[in-house]
Amino acid sequence: MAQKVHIERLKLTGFRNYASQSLELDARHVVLVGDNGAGKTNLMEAVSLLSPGRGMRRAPYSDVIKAGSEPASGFSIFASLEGMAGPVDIGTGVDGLEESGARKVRINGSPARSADDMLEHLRLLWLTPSMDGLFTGSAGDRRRFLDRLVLSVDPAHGSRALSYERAMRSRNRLLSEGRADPTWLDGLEAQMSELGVAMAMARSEVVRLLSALIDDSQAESPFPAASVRLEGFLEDEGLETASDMEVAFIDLMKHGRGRDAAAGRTLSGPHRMDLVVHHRAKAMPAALSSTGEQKALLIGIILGHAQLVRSLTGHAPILLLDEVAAHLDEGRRAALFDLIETLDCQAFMTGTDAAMFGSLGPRGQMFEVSEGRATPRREAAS
Ligand SMILES: Nc1ncnc2c1ncn2[C@@H]1O[C@H](COP(=O)(O)OP(=O)(O)OP(=O)(O)O)[C@@H](O)[C@H]1O
Repeated sequence: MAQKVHIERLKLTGFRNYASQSLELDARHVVLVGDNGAGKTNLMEAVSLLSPGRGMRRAPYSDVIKAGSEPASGFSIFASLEGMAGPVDIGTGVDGLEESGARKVRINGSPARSADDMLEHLRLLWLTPSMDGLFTGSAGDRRRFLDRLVLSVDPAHGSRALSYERAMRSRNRLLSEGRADPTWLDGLEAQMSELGVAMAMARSEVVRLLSALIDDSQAESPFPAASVRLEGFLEDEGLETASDMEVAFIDLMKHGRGRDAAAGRTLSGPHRMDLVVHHRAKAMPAALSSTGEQKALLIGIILGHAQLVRSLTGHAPILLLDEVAAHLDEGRRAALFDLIETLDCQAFMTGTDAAMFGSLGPRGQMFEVSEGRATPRREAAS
């Protein structure tokens, strides 16, 4: 049986309201308790930067560097963990504001080839209050959410999506400048179709596996089952294979050049896909569900996905659940704790009231957070 993936030591320097903070952790869940504005989410955000991208707040690095620090200083996050390939040290940060465009990543002391290398050691999934409007918000936010799910089972997805974006930006530029050499466009469109179809297929596969998993676990889960599907890219064409899809997408782009030139952007493609979620039992779009039901649906999706990551990689992801416990009644909260235990995930959870985590008992490691300091809480929550 593989060791549980978990962070054992975490050190933040110059990050948000943390001047310098070290935490010694064990394989239990990490509970961060404190008043509003204490620094609970900041600490979780630091953990989220142990994955590629801008972390769970998607903040520019200039925002996360501790305010009031010397202009030349940056921030750093260091974690020692029991990772997917054994013990590993991961460090990340920026040296100063002037360099805040590029985040450095070091693995076991050596510079990583790219931030994607962190995915060899841990997978992270998060649920934050800013995701509350996911079902009613923009398709772009849902795509980003979906892409993070895909990335956690398919590490190549990030660089594929980035290359697709780059090729699409070049195509848009060429078309709007009106100097589109057809041979150049042919080349860009061929590249876009190969990358775009691979991207769309990776998304479809994850949605398919997630749906199957939700089907299987529906009966035991205290969270309402969601039905998830994708729309917005070639879904009505009945195309079976990747090469059929590539041909169809090339055709779509070729015939859409005039329309896209007028619009100044590419109007069809996997960058327009949307994740459509329904509340199964109520046979109703998730966007029409109550706020509490939407939260519960999201929790169900994240837990289902955690199970998927575990079954595909052999290792459970680390979960970051910001302000989740407070939204659940006692029974669902206890069920959530039990589920993440069964999944063998290390979970970071926040709340303003220690009593909310009472049913976690000794399975939780609790820290009191106040003004950018986290201190272990000795007594068990009452
Ligand atoms: N770059 C920064 N430098 C210093 N302090 C910062 C920086 N960015 C944010 N903060 C401070 O961090 C605090 C917010 O911390 P955080 O979001 O972690 O709160 P929280 O404990 O999760 O609270 P809540 O329960 O309200 O969500 C605020 O006081 C904010 O001013």
